[in-house]
Amino acid sequence: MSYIEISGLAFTYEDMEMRFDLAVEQGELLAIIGPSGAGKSTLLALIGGFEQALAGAIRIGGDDISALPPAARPVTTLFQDHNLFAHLGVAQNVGLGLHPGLRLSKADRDQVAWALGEVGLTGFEDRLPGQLSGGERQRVAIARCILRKRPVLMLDEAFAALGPALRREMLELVLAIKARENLTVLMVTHDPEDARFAADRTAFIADGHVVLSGPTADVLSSPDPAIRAYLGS
Ligand SMILES: Nc1ncnc2c1ncn2[C@@H]1O[C@H](COP(=O)(O)OP(=O)(O)OP(=O)(O)O)[C@@H](O)[C@H]1O
Repeated sequence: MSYIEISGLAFTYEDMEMRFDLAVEQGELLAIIGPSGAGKSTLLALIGGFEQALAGAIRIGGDDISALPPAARPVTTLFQDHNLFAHLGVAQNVGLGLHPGLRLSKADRDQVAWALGEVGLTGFEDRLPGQLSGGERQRVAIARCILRKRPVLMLDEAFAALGPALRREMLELVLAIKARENLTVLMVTHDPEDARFAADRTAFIADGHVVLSGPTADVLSSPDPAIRAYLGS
């Protein structure tokens, strides 16, 4: 049995019917690629509990989490829009991942310090988001995600707005944190290069279905016409 098992997970938007089947092993980074509108973000939203599936099951570590509210699921999601509060310092922005009310205990503050250390921002506690670079702001957002100590990290086009060098740096950071914390990572990306660089395996999604998933090099070199059309080669 795989660590994450998604079976017959169904969802409909107007006339678009989706049905996902996917298996992910513990500790791997799976890239999710596919054309615009294929259902990549919807799949992550279903796993995160932000959308409710019409049928099917999501098992993580053997437990069916399909009926759990988002906060009770063993997953955390990093979006492209990091939603930092401009008037709050870095440590406070990260602390929001623990308590919306910002009443942090000593243990909570230690946890924030740990998360900032993980993303290389120790010493930045009191800076405002406006005093940070784009990459540093995304590091703050990563810290806020990992603070929740969930075993599954999902990235939804998280680094799409960053240039190539910075994107590579962020992927390296994610890989380092994944290794240290033994995370399982699902990464939706528009760029097959991200998959090539960081992903053990890749799933190609089209028309609301997983067309193929397997080792990244195999998927990217597959003769499947939909994959060839998507890659333009
Ligand atoms: N809130 C919504 N209401 C109605 N339809 C939606 C909504 N969100 C997504 N859809 C539709 O569901 C389908 C899948 O969208 P989704 O955003 O999951 O695709 P995607 O593969 O992530 O696309 P992209 O790469 O462009 O982000 C699309 O046809 C889209 O138009």
